Amino acid sequence: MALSLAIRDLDAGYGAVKALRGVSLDVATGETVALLGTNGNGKSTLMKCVMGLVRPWRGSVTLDLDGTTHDLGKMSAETIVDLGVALVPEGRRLFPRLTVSENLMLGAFRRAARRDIDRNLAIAFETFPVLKERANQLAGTMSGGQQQMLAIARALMSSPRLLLIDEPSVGLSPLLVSQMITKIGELGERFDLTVLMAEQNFNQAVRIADRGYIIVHGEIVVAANVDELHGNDIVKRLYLGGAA
Ligand SMILES: Nc1ncnc2c1ncn2[C@@H]1O[C@H](COP(=O)(O)OP(=O)(O)OP(=O)(O)O)[C@@H](O)[C@H]1O
Repeated sequence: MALSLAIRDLDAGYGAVKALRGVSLDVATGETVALLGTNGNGKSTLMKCVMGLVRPWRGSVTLDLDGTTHDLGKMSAETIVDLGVALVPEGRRLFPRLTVSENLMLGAFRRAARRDIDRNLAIAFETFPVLKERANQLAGTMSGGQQQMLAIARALMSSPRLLLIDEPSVGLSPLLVSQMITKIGELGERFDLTVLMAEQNFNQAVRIADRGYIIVHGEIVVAANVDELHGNDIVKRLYLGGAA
């Protein structure tokens, strides 16, 4: 299955707030792409535009699947899920008073995904064994790291081809961040997933990414392979001590 996400000249925002300014970004089959930036620079807004939750003001968001182009900027989130796109939202957005199993089932709410429940549940439990052990525990009583695992596993329940992960490191200790990022890297490889991950943690994100985009005040200021990012002057200024 050939897949490519193409964002072109995208402006979007909220009321008077323009959160994205002329953003262009590509993700191709099998890639793990990092969208890097600190708080409030537009990462979540970009993820929401791909998911049909925020509408483009200008420009386009398209997904090409085996030669057929879909205009995500005009589609509902439900239809976008059906195309094989899933979002792990910032802050997990779990149902704290439902069990781990019940949260997972909510990820399989589309008809197509219901057929694959057993297979996807097996993948989720194999990837995150603690979720199997705690299947009947209330999600809200789990640790931050476990909740992040559950949020990712819930997204996997919809059989995605393109997984959008918004700031998986938020609220986790450095050790857990490292483990979580490693897990996401493994997921991409093992299940042939294409991944777009928004992260503040540059050093962790580039461990698993093929390419990265740096977003500042809603604009992409650097787009490069991970090898090139390390030597980039803007990256050095933003992440290695200079003023942001
Ligand atoms: N619902 C909203 N209403 C109004 N402004 C918003 C809303 N959501 C985000 N913004 C603004 O849009 C800009 C980009 O926010 P966005 O959440 O996309 O950034 P981010 O890089 O994901 O940061 P964070 O990690 O804090 O979510 C910010 O100025 C933010 O205040």
